[in-house]
Amino acid sequence: MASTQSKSAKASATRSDGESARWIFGLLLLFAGIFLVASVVFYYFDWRGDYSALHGIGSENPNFDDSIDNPCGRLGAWTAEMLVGRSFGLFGIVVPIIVTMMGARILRRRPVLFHHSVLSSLLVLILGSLTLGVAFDDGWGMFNSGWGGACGIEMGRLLSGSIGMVGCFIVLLGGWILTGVFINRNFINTVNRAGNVLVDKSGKLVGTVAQKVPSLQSLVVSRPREEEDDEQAAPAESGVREVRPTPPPAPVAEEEPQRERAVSPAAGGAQAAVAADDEEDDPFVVHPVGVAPVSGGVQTVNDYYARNRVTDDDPFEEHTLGAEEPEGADAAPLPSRLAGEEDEFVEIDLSDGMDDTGGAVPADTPAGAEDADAEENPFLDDDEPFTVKDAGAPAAAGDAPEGVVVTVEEHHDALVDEHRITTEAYDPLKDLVNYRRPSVALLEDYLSDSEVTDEEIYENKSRIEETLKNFGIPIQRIKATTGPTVTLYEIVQAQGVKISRIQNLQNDIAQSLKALGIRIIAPIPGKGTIGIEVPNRNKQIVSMYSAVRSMKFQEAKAELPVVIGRTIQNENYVFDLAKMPHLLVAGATGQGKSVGLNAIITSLLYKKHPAQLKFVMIDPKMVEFSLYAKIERHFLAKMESEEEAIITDPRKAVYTLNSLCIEMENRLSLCKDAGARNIKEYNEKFTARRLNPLKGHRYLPYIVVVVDEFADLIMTAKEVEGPVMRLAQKARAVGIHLIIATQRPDVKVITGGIKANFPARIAFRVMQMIDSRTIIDRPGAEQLIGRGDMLFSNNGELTRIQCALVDTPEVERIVEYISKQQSYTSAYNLPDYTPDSGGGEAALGSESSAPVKYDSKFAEIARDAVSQGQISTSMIQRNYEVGFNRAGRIMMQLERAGIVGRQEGAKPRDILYHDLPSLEAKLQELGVF
Ligand SMILES: Nc1ncnc2c1ncn2[C@@H]1O[C@H](COP(=O)(O)OP(=O)(O)OP(=O)(O)O)[C@@H](O)[C@H]1O
Repeated sequence: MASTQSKSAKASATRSDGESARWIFGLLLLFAGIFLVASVVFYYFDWRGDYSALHGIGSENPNFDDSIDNPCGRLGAWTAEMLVGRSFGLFGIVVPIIVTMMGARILRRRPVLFHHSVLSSLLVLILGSLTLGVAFDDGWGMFNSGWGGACGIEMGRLLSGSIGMVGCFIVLLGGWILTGVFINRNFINTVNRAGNVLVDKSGKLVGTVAQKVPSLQSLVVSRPREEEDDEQAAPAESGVREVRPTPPPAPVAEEEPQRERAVSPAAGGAQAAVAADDEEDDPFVVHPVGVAPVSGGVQTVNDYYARNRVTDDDPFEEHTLGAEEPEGADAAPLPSRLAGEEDEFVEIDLSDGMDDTGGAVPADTPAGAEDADAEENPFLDDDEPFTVKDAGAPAAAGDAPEGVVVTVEEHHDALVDEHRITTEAYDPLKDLVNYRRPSVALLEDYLSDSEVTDEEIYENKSRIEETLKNFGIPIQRIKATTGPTVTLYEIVQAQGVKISRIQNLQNDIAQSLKALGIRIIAPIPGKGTIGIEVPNRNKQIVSMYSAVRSMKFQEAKAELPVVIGRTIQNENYVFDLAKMPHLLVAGATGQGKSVGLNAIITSLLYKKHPAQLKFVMIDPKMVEFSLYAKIERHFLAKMESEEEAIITDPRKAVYTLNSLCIEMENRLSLCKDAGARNIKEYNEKFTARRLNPLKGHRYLPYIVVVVDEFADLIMTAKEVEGPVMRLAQKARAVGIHLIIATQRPDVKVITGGIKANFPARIAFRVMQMIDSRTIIDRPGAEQLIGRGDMLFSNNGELTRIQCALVDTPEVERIVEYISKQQSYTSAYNLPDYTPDSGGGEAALGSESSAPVKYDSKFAEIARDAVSQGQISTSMIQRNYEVGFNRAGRIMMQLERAGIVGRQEGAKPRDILYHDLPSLEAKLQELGVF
């Protein structure tokens, strides 16, 4: 104990030395950086004076010149001159910014070099200085060199000398765009948008030029409606119109039904005709409502505009038809905004007689008859009657009405830019987007310099050799592999020696080595050699700090990665809880179970986001998990009716487990609806937005149910067995995983049914061999040395591991760190369960606890089923000469006892026991022999 303390004191001392050095260096860099930033900033303003002072210009004694203007003194001025004037010019300030950043990163334990922000700054530094060098060379004499500094100027000259100014422009533009994209990926969207706008504007420019220059009339610029919509939240229906000269008034007006535009019959005075074919062929819509016949006059663009002032901003345009315009309006000058709005016009077919000078509208033209959507299309053809297509305008032929006012209201339905419509995948982490996983610095690094000496290895090897020799077993070779707490001696025996002979000498070898915890592995799977594990004299502590930092864990791609400790080969042991898919943890009291559970929970907290994982914690001992109550709203799940998220009352544990069964059923039916085979596929579909939340689909977090002291629980509430079994059998596919811990590895607690569904089991040290058999179906756990020494059995494969130590203060720090962050408003809600709401479950519990009178052939049939690996009712009938009813009854009893699985369609039933010793234990438990 004392030696462990002194070791950990030593370890903390070494660690704190490293910490101090880090702090000192980080702070030095930080302050130096800040000082340099200040120096450069002041230098920007005082460079003339500072330069003269530094170089003794105008002074007789340059070294003692005290006329430095820079408040950071001679050192500041000199460094600033080096960075600015002599190196990078205006961008010289980036260097001290990088230094400051590096200082801060060292203090925050972040990687210093090759980090994104540092690299980005370097790119900006080089490109900035080069750009200024190319653009200004040494012009203006800034900083006594130029805007880009001496380096920038030189680099600029070199570049422009080789590729010329055009090449420089292209290289720099490309460089800045790439840098922008490197700094922030979204920048690519900005570039895209800028490109679109550029293309669009140039299109408009060509249009305007074409319209201004008559010879270019034929180059009519047309812009498709979709583009217009894309570019801005454009008016949906009324946006673009077309005015075409047409033959004299056609009496037929065609109505476009989908347009909601009310025009009073008064507008019938307009001689408008709609050429439906044109409209269909052409993406551009025709303009005004009710246009009066033009008698010999010339209507110009200016006139039209002057008489139809409609503001840009007003989405509801009001046009007055048939109302007399004030005379002055005819002669009114072209509104100043005309020039700007021309850009908006899309297709203009200009007639020869167009008068650009702005002639007045003839007096006999009914005022206002040419009302139109001025914003959209102010151009009208002047010298000809023209066809006007306007949606929905019942342009009946007839005389122009007098004094009747028609108000046309058009609603411009805003459209969203197509590119802004989100097609992103659903991000479950978005709710707590700022959530930060706990820092590894919250864990203690139990550095330990206790090593297995060569002396110790030699001694052990000699004793093993001697002992075996005494029993007449010669050996060829011994290889030692040192682990944190145990050293493995691999023995290659001489040819012809049976492995079982060495196995039988296990106790003799242990006695000879005078050490507890000898475990013989004969043969080592996959090697054919014999292994003897001998505990080290000085045992190392495997810290959770080193386990979490391990590459294996950090790079684990598992759904629920857990790093539990280190193997005998000193490798970190990482497994995926989702694949286990449930875990049984057992061991005598004080052997490291609670530490093991904390290591599992901590691993998951280090890897998962609160959106991805929830825990249900059941703790009849009341003290083990109370620490985690603080992260209720981040990581815990409970029924809404429950007050506490950590369940300590056995009855409530039964309700919660039954509630988890309901959650499991709900999830199974969601998966079925979605056509997903498991939670991973389901969540993939959901995040790809292929499942409709309105149909009840939701993102499903994993749920890890941790039950400490399962023995206590099952003793006080036998009903827990029912839901636990159901969850163990079916919940794996929908992301509900169980971890059950017990210090009483009793067949009454670890029943056959539980064992059958928990292929992954952890055994800490137990007191008797039978307990080891109960847990891992073989001896070995009774020979462990305690304090986290454990055997991990996964589907029959056994690995000895030293569990990582995570102490209570470490857990407290992690929980504190998480609890201080933004959380959900409540714990994850599990469906409410009360005995009334789910009577079936309670009934199941009581039913399973009722005494059953087993058939006299029950045990025999069970044994045969396990050894043959198959069973069916007809087989029972045939082989045991029993009738159909009796065979069916026996099968039902086997199923209820958890020896065989349920009937699923035509498939043969699963045999849930795979070896006879565990079946015997079960039969014993049932009282059948
Ligand atoms: N992995 C480990 N490394 C070093 N020491 C350990 C480790 N695990 C446990 N210990 C030591 O053993 C002590 C008991 O461990 P723990 O509380 O986990 O036992 P337990 O099996 O949960 O006991 P109980 O069932 O009574 O709660 C710890 O306080 C610690 O000192």
